[in-house]
Amino acid sequence: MKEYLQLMRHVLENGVEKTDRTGTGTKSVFGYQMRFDLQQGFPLVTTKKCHLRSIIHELLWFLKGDTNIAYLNENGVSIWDEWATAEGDLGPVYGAQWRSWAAPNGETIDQIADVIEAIKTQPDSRRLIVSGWNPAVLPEAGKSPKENAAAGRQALPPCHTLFQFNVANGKLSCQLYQRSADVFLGVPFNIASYALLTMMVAQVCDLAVGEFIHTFGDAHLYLNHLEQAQTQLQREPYPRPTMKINPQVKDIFAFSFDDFSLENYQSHPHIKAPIAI
Ligand SMILES: Nc1nc(=O)c2c([nH]1)NC[C@@H]1CN(c3ccc(C(=O)N[C@@H](CCC(=O)O)C(=O)O)cc3)CN21
Ligand SMILES: O=c1ccn([C@H]2C[C@H](O)[C@@H](COP(=O)(O)O)O2)c(=O)[nH]1
Repeated sequence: MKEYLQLMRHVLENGVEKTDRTGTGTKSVFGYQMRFDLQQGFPLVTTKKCHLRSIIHELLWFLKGDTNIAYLNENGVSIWDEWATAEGDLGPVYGAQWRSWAAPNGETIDQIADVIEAIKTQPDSRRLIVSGWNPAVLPEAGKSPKENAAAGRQALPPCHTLFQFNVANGKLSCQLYQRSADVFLGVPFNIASYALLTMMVAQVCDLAVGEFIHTFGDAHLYLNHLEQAQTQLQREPYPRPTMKINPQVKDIFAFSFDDFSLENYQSHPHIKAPIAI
């Protein structure tokens, strides 16, 4: 995972200091891209131990169309707690936009089901896109994430904003546009999550895996993560682990946690960092 360390080094060396919504302050660059060949192993960061359990449950939760943290909490995942209302609601975040985008005629659009059908029937299409960015439900400025969620708006606007699939030579690739990226805490989750999603979609479409391409808008290191980033840069990455997915599953909505197993994950110890809210 030298690609990830290169991003970190790039932000440390070229980042500009900016104030931000959370009041923490960041070093930030605008525009960056990484590519991961998914045939060369699973791109999970090895220079700190990453909690894959949280990543898998979060992805299954998105795919269920769920936007309440109850499912995550039942499975011991607390990464979304700080933004949810007392009832656990986050407003119409990823799950809602992916599975039930509100159409003007009152119907809802299942972008995931539609994109899979399109990959199967029109693999040459250049329109294989899923968007989480829905201006009608963006949070209102000046309100906290919890206040927005309580008012039926998104607690946070989607960070992983839009993704596009592409089929070439029987291989499925995916490119993500991430408008805002917390390089130390969020990005290791985002890389693994989209790599896994690409593998799952490839399996249900009977395609081999190609690349995951990760394109960034504002990629930043929070000022209270700089020491942790330096620690990680002194570590030597290990070879990528392997992700095994139960090959029987042919329906994107039928995966469960036990269908995934990560093999040969060798990593350096976990590094703690405070999350900016
Ligand atoms: N500032 C910020 N960064 C993010 O990455 C982020 C947000 N906010 N808000 C919405 C979601 C929530 N995400 C999160 C939230 C917490 C962790 C976190 O605390 N990770 C720890 C513990 C992992 C665990 O409990 O499984 C880590 O060391 O990776 C990671 C991603 C990603 N997103
Ligand atoms: O999947 C995610 C979700 C969130 N983030 C980070 C990026 C930013 O640091 C914050 C969101 O704050 P905004 O002010 O809305 O940009 O969360 C991430 O890296 N990955």
